[in-house]
Amino acid sequence: MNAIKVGLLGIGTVGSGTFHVLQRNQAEIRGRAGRGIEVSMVCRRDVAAARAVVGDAAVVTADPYAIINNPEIDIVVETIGGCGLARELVLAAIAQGKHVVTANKALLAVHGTEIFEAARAKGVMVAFEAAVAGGIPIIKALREGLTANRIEWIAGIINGTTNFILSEMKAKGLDFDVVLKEAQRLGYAEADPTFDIEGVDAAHKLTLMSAIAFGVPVQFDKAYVEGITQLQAADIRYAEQLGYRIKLLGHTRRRENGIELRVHPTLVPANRLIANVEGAMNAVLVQGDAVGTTLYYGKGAGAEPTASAVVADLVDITRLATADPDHRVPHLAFQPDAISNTPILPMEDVISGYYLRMRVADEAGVLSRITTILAEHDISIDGMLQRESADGEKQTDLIILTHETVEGRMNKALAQMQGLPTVLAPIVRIRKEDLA
Ligand SMILES: NC(=O)c1ccc[n+]([C@@H]2O[C@H](COP(=O)([O-])OP(=O)(O)OC[C@H]3O[C@@H](n4cnc5c(N)ncnc54)[C@H](O)[C@@H]3O)[C@@H](O)[C@H]2O)c1
Ligand SMILES: N[C@@H](CCO)C(=O)O
Ligand code: NA
Repeated sequence: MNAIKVGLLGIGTVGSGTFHVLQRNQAEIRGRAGRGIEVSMVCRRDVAAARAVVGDAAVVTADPYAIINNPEIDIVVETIGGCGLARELVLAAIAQGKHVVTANKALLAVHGTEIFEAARAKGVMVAFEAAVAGGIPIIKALREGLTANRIEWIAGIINGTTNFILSEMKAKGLDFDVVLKEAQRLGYAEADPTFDIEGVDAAHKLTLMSAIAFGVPVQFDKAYVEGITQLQAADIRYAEQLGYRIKLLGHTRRRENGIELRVHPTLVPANRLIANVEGAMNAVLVQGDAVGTTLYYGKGAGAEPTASAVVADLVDITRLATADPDHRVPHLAFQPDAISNTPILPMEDVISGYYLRMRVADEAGVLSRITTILAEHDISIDGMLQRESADGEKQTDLIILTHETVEGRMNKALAQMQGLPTVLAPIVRIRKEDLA
């Protein structure tokens, strides 16, 4: 059979990686897919740069529509990024009856409902393994490997840049700003790292996993997103003393009244495997009622790790291209008529443990006033640490760990504690998960 023909929209890091992996492993890929997969056209505004990557092996163009409107192209790979042009091009490719592979989590987390509906109506596939945790086959695991399960929760380190920063802050005792500069110098963080450090990139990925796990639409606008920019070296140190690591965790969980969907710095017990994921690596924990807890670990970014996922999607599409659309794996794991409207819970209704750090006056009665407020809100204390104050010092750091409680209740208790004259600075609050 003739090779299936692929057009690459954008040939930067991921696009180049995809081209090289397809070239290098073509024999294996043909053996698995049943036919060859060939990049026949690539698009990049800088045509000479694209030519430098593909040589004479593919036609190079600066016009994306030269690919989208080419009847010989079967699959379009979108690795341009962003939500504007990429959305337009993906919808245009679908309208032309082409299957789409994309690494673009921002696009799907925000416009997924529109894009998946357009693909369903046209009977084409939109595959996005590369969009979540790069080379780790987590979409495959959730959509196919775990279909027997009622998924209970997912917790993941799904942004390499921030995990690198947190690892360095812990190892070297440095503050956030210092390590960010280092991450940029090493090329881990982008020149504009906002989406990474503010938690947005992780929330895009979590939104996609949550939709697939629980059979709900992609709803990035309902996600709670908090990054690591406010995190202080002192909290990483205190957490360590209490037996915890702080990770930027994406967490989605089924509750009786809805689904939690949240990204924020989180204390995780230091003896959990996921707490020991260091540097730019990614890891995702999935809890299913039948399988128990499973853990997926690997590279969430980089040219070839991400290309590994793009090419796997190309193989899947090649295998299924001639199948009746109803016999393919549904985009969001559940059939479109089985997608539910279970609500995403507001943060006030989320249940979590907490780490609280307060700067307090070092005098009699302070601790008892604080514990009284917690008791009045039915919040149970799990552990405590008081920094030894140096001779003559009149204030100290008090750190309290609590058992699980509802966030709204914690907010009320925090407001009261903050109002105490003996609490001398804004209270630091970090959520805590046992992930058991
Ligand atoms: N880099 C990674 O490790 C990684 C991992 C997972 C997912 N992703 C996602 O993959 C996508 C691409 O990321 P990347 O790191 O390869 O980006 P990149 O900046 O290296 O590549 C983007 C490419 O698109 C081209 N491009 C931009 N606008 C264009 C236009 N109007 N017409 C033609 N070409 C245009 C650029 O010239 C460049 O070649 C993004 O959605 C990103 O979030 C990246
Ligand atoms: N900026 C992302 C790249 C992969 O999506 C990260 O740091 O993980
Ligand atoms: Na993946």
